[in-house]
Amino acid sequence: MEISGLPSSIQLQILRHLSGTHTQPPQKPVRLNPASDAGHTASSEATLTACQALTTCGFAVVDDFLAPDTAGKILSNLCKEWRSSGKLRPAKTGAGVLGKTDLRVRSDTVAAVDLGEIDSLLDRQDLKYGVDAVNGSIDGRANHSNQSDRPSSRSVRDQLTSLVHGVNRAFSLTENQELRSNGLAQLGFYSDGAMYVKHKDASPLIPGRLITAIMYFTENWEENQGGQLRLYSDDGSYTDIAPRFNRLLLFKSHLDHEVLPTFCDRFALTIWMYSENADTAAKIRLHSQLPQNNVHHLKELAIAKSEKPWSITISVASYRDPDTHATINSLLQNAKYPQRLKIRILYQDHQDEDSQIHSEPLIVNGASVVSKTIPSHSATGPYSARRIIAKGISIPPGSEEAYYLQIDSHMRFVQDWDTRIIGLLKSAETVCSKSIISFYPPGFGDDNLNPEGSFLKPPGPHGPVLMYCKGFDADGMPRIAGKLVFPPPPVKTWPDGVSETETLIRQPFIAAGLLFARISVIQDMYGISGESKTTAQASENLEGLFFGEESLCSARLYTHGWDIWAPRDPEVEIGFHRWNRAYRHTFWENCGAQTVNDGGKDGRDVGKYRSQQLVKKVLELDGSSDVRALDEEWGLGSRNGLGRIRLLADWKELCGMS
Ligand SMILES: O=C(O)CCC(=O)C(=O)O
Ligand SMILES: [Fe+2]
Repeated sequence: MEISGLPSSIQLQILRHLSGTHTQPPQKPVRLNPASDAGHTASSEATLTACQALTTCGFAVVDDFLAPDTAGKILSNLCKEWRSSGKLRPAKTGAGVLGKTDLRVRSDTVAAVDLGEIDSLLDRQDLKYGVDAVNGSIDGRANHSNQSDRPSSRSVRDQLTSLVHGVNRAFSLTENQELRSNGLAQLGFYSDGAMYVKHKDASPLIPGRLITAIMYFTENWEENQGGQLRLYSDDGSYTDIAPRFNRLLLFKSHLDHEVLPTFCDRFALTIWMYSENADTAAKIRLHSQLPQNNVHHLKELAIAKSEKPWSITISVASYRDPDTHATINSLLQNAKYPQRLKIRILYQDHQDEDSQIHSEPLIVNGASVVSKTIPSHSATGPYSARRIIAKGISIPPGSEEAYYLQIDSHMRFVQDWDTRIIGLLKSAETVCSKSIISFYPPGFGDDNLNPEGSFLKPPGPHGPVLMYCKGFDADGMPRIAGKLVFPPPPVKTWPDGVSETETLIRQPFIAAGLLFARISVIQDMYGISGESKTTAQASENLEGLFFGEESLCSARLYTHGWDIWAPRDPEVEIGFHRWNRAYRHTFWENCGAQTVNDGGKDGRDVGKYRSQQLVKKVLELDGSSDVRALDEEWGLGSRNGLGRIRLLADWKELCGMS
């Protein structure tokens, strides 16, 4: 029987099966942004680095690959022009005469473009989408009329030719092994849900196809528009590559990949590099030229230059806690991008007794780590410690990619917790732009720590844990408890109109020991910016406060318009918390009895009493006559750190406190 007589999905499976085994699993993505000056074409140095990365990692991404003018002209004079003039045809699966259209396999439209023709198309100025319009829309800036200020663009064919040379050099291919382009590119267009199922570009029908190079021309791509190229490694894990404008993606053509359903106008120009020489194929699949430590270096170098580097500032308040460094090492070792972490530690240690407790060295992994130590006897509780750290954080201008993570000093984290928690936040932000991911993390105990200190995570299910107010303690402080709800409850809409999603469940409270949001959250939570004077005044360090912290912060955040979310799916894990306190000291040892509510005997208890009074006042829990005196004494404004976007009464209703 002929393979072409079979349904194409079966053909694909057979081709996939026949096209061989992988000997080298691809590693993490390597992204390069070579063009420090946005006006330039990717530097040849950066492209060579990408080729190196391709050899060891299986793929690499170069942003701003072409000069902006060139990329803009490809979009207008080629992509849009060919699309509107009907030159793109439904793509076929299978090569040559075996090719047929099957929309269940791929629903893009394509055309072959001669590489030589591309350059001549770019010179034409008379097309409907003129270069002026493109300069305005693509890079969001006004058109520069003085084109001579700009670096001259290289011919696209030249640039692709040197890319092929770069790949040949990176794989150390001898003259008769060299890869070549066939002089053609494939222009592909995806929109209206178009996709391409998992496949390999190299198949028994096209065995000489060894490297795929794709340039993307999607204008203003956003994540919710889909169309990512999902590239698989041997173990079935994958990386999604965004089809961003003027991005080049290189990958080994024997790797499985698919195009996810696309809901935007996604154009891509692909060239393949071929060699019929069997040694070339073997070299490309097997190649790992750099020793492991250099690969690591290459990755760091590449990632550090990536297009939009986000950062996470992490607040760790530690009170005489010997688990602090194990916690931070767990963060550093499990982050996908440790070099994007800015760790800020406040140690509150006993000068004599604690000299050895942080002897475990930090495995910094390229992160920035800054610490400060205060004597433990002057520690006044986690709220004040976290506020001291927050006051030292400068919020960078244009900081939409800067995040804040607040954790306790006795936790462990899962692999890639950083990209996972960003993913959760971004999904919450589709509901509310001021979103916070915060929840009680599952607990671990001594049983989960091996003798040499390594961590074995406890079995699930772990969540979701819903937080609620279970009543008030003898000091009149609200007490918050967590309740595991498994299986997760159905999606609901809350009385204030906020609707949950399939993936996220809403919480009325923050969990102070695991909180993640855009960095601007600290302004509203701790009142540390000049934005609102009353907030700043109200936000004293609230010494002695323990119970009450989460209610106070939650009420402030709610009234400033923030919503708090936890993952609904119990399989979604970020970290684990050591609830048992027996192994460490706590700041309470400084504070006297926990239930002092009569003004206290020494200064610190007085501080705690005042803090509790303040919380009661802010939350309107107590009509006692102290309140007015307190108002004057503290010089509080009328809002006590609350925002004006939503009502305190509505928050109290949500959390059953009214
Ligand atoms: O456009 C892309 O990102 C990839 C398309 C693809 O996989 C192909 O045409 O073989
Ligand atoms: Fe492909």
